[in-house]
Amino acid sequence: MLTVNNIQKHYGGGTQALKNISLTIPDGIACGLVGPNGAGKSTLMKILASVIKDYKGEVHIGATTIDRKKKEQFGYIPQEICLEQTLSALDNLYFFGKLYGLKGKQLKTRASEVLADIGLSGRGNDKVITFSGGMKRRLNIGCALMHTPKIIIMDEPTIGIDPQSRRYIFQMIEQLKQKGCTIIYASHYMEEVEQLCDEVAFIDQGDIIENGSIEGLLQKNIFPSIFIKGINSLPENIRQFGTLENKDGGYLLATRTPLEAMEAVLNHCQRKNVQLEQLELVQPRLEDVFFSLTGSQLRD
Ligand SMILES: Nc1ncnc2c1ncn2[C@@H]1O[C@H](COP(=O)(O)OP(=O)(O)OP(=O)(O)O)[C@@H](O)[C@H]1O
Repeated sequence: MLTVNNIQKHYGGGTQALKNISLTIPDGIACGLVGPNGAGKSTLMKILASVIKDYKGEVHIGATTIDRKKKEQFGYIPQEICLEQTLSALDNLYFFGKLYGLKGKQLKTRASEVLADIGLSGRGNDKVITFSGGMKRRLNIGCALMHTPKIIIMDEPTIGIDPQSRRYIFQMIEQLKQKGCTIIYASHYMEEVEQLCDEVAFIDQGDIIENGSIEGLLQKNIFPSIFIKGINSLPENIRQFGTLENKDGGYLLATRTPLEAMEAVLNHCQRKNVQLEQLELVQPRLEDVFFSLTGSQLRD
């Protein structure tokens, strides 16, 4: 269990990047960190990874407070690509492996394993400068996995990459979870967090505004909706099912009882002989939860 207790971080010039963050992340899950630019996600990740050592509060792994001088407690994948471009993929992996104390046969074996995991087995001896953006991102991740960390922190690992690399990264995350690793995953892509993560923490202006299981947050914060198109005006008996808004030339009805509402729409159409263009159930998304909490879209 990773526990973050009352973390505060001030940068110079009066910027308070983190106000008072507390968070508990169970072992073996993927937790998404979601928030707009400047919310404080990278700062929190750097604190966890001991890249930033000057902060108030504490981070615990189980009952042990993390040692701010030791980076090897976590695998940290920074937002920026951090590779030596003129060296080969293997040499980059060796470099990071040595930083974490690996050597000899153990170093070589681990580098081959990691190279296979990131889908670059055939490219080990090629210089990084010849790699695509996605391949560099995968190698960037591989470097942070050389010491087989149990907690892996990924700061927006899929920015600007091709679909193949994205698929590899997703597969790797699934495999790491199966091996019992805990993943902390910052992203601007809500759909990635929905797909990959078990839990999510929304960060806004240096505070966690909500966190918990994705399913739980969806249920707690928003109702499903039905989308109705092809009726000019909705009768009162349908309006009373929930909250109505105009959308894409039709109506979006947020309701706790979507199936009953759909039945009422169909009955109305049958009675009035109206030909519906569209009637469908719209499942709530994480994006909607964020909007209901902050009143703004993540990528406004
Ligand atoms: N080295 C620094 N010196 C001063 N201020 C900083 C520094 N790094 C970050 N900040 C400020 O701290 C706040 C939080 O930044 P941070 O990078 O943690 O946000 P973020 O949520 O990761 O944003 P993004 O999604 O754009 O990466 C911002 O106001 C930012 O300008």
